[in-house]
Amino acid sequence: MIFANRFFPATRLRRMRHDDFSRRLMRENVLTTNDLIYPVFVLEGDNREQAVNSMPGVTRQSLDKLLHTAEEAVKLGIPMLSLFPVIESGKDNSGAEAYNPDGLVPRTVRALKERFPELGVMTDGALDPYTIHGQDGILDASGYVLNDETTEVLVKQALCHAEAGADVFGPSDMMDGRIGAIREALEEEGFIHTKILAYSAKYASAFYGPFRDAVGSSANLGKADKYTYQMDPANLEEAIQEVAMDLEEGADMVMIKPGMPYLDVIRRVKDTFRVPTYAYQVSGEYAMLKAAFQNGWLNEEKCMMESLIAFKRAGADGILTYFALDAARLLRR
Ligand SMILES: NCc1[nH]cc(CCC(=O)O)c1CC(=O)O
Ligand SMILES: [Mg+2]
Repeated sequence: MIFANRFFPATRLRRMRHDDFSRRLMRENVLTTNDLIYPVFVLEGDNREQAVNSMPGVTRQSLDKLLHTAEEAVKLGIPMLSLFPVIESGKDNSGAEAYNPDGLVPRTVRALKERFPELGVMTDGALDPYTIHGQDGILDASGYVLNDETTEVLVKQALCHAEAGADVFGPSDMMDGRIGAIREALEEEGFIHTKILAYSAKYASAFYGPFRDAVGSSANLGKADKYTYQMDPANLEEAIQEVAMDLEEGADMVMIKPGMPYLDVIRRVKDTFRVPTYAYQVSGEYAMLKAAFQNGWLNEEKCMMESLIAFKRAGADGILTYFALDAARLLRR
């Protein structure tokens, strides 16, 4: 047995890790610029740019500035932007501003599609930027977010955005049945190419905090929460049911949100349905990484790329990430 001992173990995984060429040859997942969706915040007016304190490096921009950002995204080859409005006036209890054809989102979509027809433009389906209370829907007297009444408004919002030229509508509200209602309305009105990226498994997460600062809904929301419509972070099986329903109702793509704390959900969804599946690396994930980078506690480029490849390994086809521009620049080098 001296012979066996001398050659033990015959399989040494470190052999393939020894050289750069063999590491490259056996690499299982690759991140490309085609995997990135860039979320942006748009403001009314001209020549305005505001920092979001809890998201270093992220700003709210008026359209003129946003067009420059979009141009950079196009040059880098980023396939799509996801548009979030900062509504400074016109909030009410009905969310009617959400389907104003002359509102901030439709105007921005028109301008983006005119300048950059090849750039995908996705809009967000939810009422929180437009409501006084910061909830994603219409409230009853007790403060409960009404499902079907909210869905009716979301349908109007979807048609309004599609009319303006939005390529993808992304309902992020978690009402039951809204994908079916939106799909039916889009078909009826002839918007046969409008895609739906359903925020299917959206958890009631505290990692959305910085985003609510960015769109200015956190103060309005106050101590209220979204537990009666967004999912319990403890649940996995329920996510499968949510995704199944949205696909059945006509979603083209599904999303899991947040991202890094929910990689198991992405994997299960991808393995179960094998449909285009996206992850949202949300504001709080960005904020915590960025804070560590700024303190010199983590290596910015390496940790950013590691956090993104993790989504690909988990089975995501793409990632909504505030790092999209930085990652695309790095990938071009
Ligand atoms: N419908 C609202 C919406 N759309 C996207 C996000 C969060 C995105 C992020 O944190 O980056 C939220 C916040 C929420 O549900 O309260
Ligand atoms: Mg659902």
